[in-house]
Amino acid sequence: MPLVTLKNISKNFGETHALRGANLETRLGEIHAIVGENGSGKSTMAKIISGVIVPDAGSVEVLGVHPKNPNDAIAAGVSTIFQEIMLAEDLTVYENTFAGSDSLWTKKYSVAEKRKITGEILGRLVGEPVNPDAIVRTLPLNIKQWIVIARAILNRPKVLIFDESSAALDLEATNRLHDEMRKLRDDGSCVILVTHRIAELVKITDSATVLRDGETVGRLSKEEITEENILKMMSASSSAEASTQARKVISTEQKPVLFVEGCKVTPDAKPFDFKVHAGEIVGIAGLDGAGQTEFLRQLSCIEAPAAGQVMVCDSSVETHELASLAEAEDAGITYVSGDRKLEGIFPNLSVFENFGVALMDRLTRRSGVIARDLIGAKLDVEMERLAIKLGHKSDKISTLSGGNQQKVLIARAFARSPRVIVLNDPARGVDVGTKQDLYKHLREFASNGGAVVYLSSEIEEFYNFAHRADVFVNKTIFASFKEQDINEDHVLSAMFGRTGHIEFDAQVEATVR
Ligand SMILES: Nc1ncnc2c1ncn2[C@@H]1O[C@H](COP(=O)(O)OP(=O)(O)OP(=O)(O)O)[C@@H](O)[C@H]1O
Repeated sequence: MPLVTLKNISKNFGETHALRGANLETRLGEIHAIVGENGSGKSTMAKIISGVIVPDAGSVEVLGVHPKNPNDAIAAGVSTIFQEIMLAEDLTVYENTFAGSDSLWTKKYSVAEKRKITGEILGRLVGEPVNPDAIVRTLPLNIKQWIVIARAILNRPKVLIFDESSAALDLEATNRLHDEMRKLRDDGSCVILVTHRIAELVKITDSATVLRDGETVGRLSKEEITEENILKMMSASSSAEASTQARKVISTEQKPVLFVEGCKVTPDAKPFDFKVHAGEIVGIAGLDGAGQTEFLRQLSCIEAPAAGQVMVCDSSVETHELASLAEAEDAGITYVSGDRKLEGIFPNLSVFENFGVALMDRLTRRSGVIARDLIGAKLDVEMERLAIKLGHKSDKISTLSGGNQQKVLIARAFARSPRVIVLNDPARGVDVGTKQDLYKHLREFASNGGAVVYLSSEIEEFYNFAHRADVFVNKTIFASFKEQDINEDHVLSAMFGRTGHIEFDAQVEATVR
């Protein structure tokens, strides 16, 4: 019996046709994916199943009901984990985990029970103890993501929807999440997964619905879920071709454009050296908390390292220290944040304003008047280059799909004509076709003399792309791999601090520190 049936669904937001006669059908005991390019209507579909959005046309049946609001869907057994992490930051972990579980008149559990259950469930999900009394604001992004997941699975839902919810989790954590999904499926629930992670799709989903521009273009069975099939169906124009494009050979003989010697991410960490040359793409990997995120911020001078000085080379001879963020920006170092919501966008401002904010210092006329025409022209160029999908530039950025918001941030970084671009997991929530485009633009940027430092939580992103991958363990660079040695075996083993089966060949300069 189908659990969720969407027939001929349409939904418009003003002039935007988010869904146009789309269909979906899922059954008990399956993990079903909804895939499609950024802006193809996946989140809108997830919100319709959850009763958050009522479609303009078509019929929705979820577990025998026709949800008109979130309460209808929840009562029927639907639980949803949305793309944005929604938590009461000033409340405790257990209060957030149980938010929405108590009705106005009845309380199912005492406070002591809630704390105990929260400790148990989060301990299992996170893989280490989490204090149920901690205030959420003080916790890192990945723990916050787990709290949202814990809240959603607490009552063992019949339909559990993940809308890009593994995006903030690292590889090991994603595996734990997959175990949890399989357990729910085997217990008879249906898991609906919205994801751009192809490896994840191929690995754990039983079937998939593919959307293109708001229409369902096909339903794939497990055997049919391959990267090639998905890319082909998602977009008539997408191709996996870009990933096989050759990397340019770079010279590491020259002085690096950005470097730091004796860098300590935290006072008690082991020091390491880091450098990136013009034309070079350096991948940064590590499990959550291994120090890679802090390092990226330190390299971009957003924060100071505990030891070591970030240096920039202006020309082939001149090097100087970067003492502040302003100096780093003047030297052409640009940082793209991975935490879009917290430090990337101004949700109440338009796309134009969010893009223009980074250019105002350069594109303001002497009279103090902002050169809107010049900013607009730059935005046009970047919108076309990155295929940013939006209604009007004056629309609030928060009305854009998640992936398109991310593209605006990347566009903003490119528009500053940087020399070094430091990206913190930029492809999170970005569709496969756009990822390929992003790699292409970054390769072009590097071939024109730019340097790229690229942190990713997906190892696959480095293949055929990075010249070098540095792996963080315990707040230091534990291993570095040259391009031909960047593969899952090597990087994964290093991420777990293992080197046992890796044969390090001095000739290819893979180094373990
Ligand atoms: N509240 C809203 N107001 C205006 N437009 C909206 C709103 N919600 C969604 N849209 C638009 O509807 C379209 C589909 O958006 P949706 O978020 O469903 O896409 P998606 O496939 O989930 O994308 P992504 O992969 O980037 O998350 C997009 O063009 C988006 O800008």
